Amino acid sequence: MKILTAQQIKACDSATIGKGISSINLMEKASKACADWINDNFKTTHKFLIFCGNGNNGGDGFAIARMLYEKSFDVEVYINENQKDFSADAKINLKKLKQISGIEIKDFSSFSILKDEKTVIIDAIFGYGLNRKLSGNSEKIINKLNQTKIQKIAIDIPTGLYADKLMDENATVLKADFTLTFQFYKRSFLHPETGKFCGKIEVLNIDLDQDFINETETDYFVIDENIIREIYKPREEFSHKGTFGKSILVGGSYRKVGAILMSTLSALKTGSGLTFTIAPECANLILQSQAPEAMFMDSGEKYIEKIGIVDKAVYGIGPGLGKEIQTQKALFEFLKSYKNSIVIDADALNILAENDKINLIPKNAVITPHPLEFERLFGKTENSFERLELARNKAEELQIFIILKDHHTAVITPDRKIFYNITGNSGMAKGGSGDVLTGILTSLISQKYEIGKACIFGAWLHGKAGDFCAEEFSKEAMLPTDLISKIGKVFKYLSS
Ligand SMILES: NC(=O)C1=CN([C@@H]2O[C@H](COP(=O)(O)OP(=O)(O)OC[C@H]3O[C@@H](n4cnc5c(N)ncnc54)[C@H](O)[C@@H]3O)[C@@H](O)[C@H]2O)[C@H](O)CC1
Ligand SMILES: [K+]
Repeated sequence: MKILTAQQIKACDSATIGKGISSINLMEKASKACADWINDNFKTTHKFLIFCGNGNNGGDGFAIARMLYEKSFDVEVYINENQKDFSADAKINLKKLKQISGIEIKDFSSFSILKDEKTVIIDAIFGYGLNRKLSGNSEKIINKLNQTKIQKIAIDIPTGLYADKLMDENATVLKADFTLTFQFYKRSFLHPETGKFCGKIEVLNIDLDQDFINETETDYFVIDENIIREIYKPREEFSHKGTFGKSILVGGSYRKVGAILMSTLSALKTGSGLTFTIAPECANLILQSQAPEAMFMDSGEKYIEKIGIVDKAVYGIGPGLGKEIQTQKALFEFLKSYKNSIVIDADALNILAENDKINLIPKNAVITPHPLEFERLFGKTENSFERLELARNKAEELQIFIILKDHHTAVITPDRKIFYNITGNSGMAKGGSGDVLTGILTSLISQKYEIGKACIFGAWLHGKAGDFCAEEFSKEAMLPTDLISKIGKVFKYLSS
C-alpha cells in the first residue's frame, strides 16, 4: 500500500471530488466509515464526547456526532468558541448538528476530567492540515484529555501529530487508543517517536480516486497482504531439492551456538532445498542433533577460522559469530572473494563497523542491523526519521538492501524505496528473533526470490509468525524458537 504525504492526500481528495463526488459527500462518506466502525466496536450504552476543530477534521467530528446520535448513542460536542472560522464543509455539518435538539454543543473550557468507563472521547480537532505546534485552547484541551484515563479515538490523525514528519520539540499530542485513518497509513504512524500516540490503527477505505493513487509517485510503502500475495510463489510439484536452492548459514562460537542453530532451523522451515551450517567444531553435536536435516561444515574449534565458498549457494552470515581476531580475518578474506548473494547480520556487521570495512559489503547484499548496529555502521542520527533518510542514502550509495529492525521494521532498497512492515509485535523484542530473520531471508533468496522481494516477504513472514505466537503463547512467553515453529502456519495461511 502506498503512503502519500499530506499534500498528496489533499491532491487526491481534489482529484476524487473532480470525478463526481462533492466534497461534502466525501466528508459524509469518511464520517460514515468512522461511525460504522464505532457502531461495530462499542455498545450504545457508551457516551461519546466529540471534540471538534474548525477545519475538515472538525467537520468529520460534527458529522460523526450526528451519525452516532442517529444510531442511538448519547453524544456531546465540544468546540473552541474562540475559533469560529470554520471550513465550508465543517460549517454545513455544524449547522445540521444544531438542528438536533438532543445534542449539546459546549466550549472546550467546560470539559472537566472524569473517570467514567462508559464514556469515550473522539478527537476531531486537527487532522493532516496541522501545520504548526498546538497552542492556546487546543493545546490546553489536549493536555486535559491526555490526563483522563478514558478511551480516546482519534479521527484520521491524533491531534498534534503531523502526517509525514516528527512533531516539534515539546509539542502536545493526543494519546489515542485507536486511530481511524482514511485510506492511507501516514508515515508518522510507523515511527516509534510518533507512532506511540496512535494506539491501534484502523485504515478505513473511502474510495479515493484509484487512478490518481496509481499515478502518484512515492518512495514509501506499507507491506500489506496484497504485496505479499503477489510475491509468494507456491512450491511447485515436479521439483526436487536442487530446485529450492542452497542456503549456507555461517556463525556460532563457543557459548553462542543457539543463534546459528535458530538461523539454520529457520532456513529449513522456510523451504530451503539444501541447508548447510558453517560453525566451529564445538557446535557440531548440537547442530547435528537439533537440526538433522542440515549438513554441518566445521571451521575452527571454538571460533570460526575460515569460511569456504561453496558454488551457487546463498550465505547468511553473522548470528553468534563472535568477534575473535581469527573470525574477523576469516570474514574479511571471505568477503574479498565472495560474489554471490548474501545476508549479513549481527557480529558480522559489528566486525565490519569496528574495522572500518564497510566497503567489503558486496553489492546487492542484504544487511539486517537493529538501530544500534546501524549507528555503529553509518553513524549517529537524531531520530528515526533521520535514520531512515541516512539508510536510503547508504542503500543507494552501496547498492545494498537494508532491513532496519525496529518496532516497525523497514526494508530499504538501493533505489531509495522504503517498505514499512506492520506485522510483528513487542513479544519479538528478545535475543534470537534476528537470527530467525537471517535464516528466513537466506532461505528465500536461495529459492530464487528476487532480493528486494525476499526482504519484503521475509520481514512480513517473520512478523506474521510473531503475531501467531503472541496469539497462542502471549507476548511475554513467546520465544524466538516459537517463531520458527509458526513459519509453517504462515505458509498455510498464504496458501489457503
Ligand atoms: N481524503 C481524506 O483523507 C479526507 C479527509 N477529510 C478530513 O479532513 C482533514 C483535513 O482537513 P483540513 O481542513 O485540511 O485540516 P485540519 O482540519 O486538520 O486543520 C484545519 C486548519 O487549521 C489550521 N491549523 C493548522 N495547524 C494549526 C494549529 N496548530 N493551531 C491552530 N490552527 C491550525 C490550518 O489552517 C488547517 O487547514 C483530514 O485529516 C480528515 O479528517 C475529509 O473529511 C474527507 C476526505
Ligand atoms: K484528529
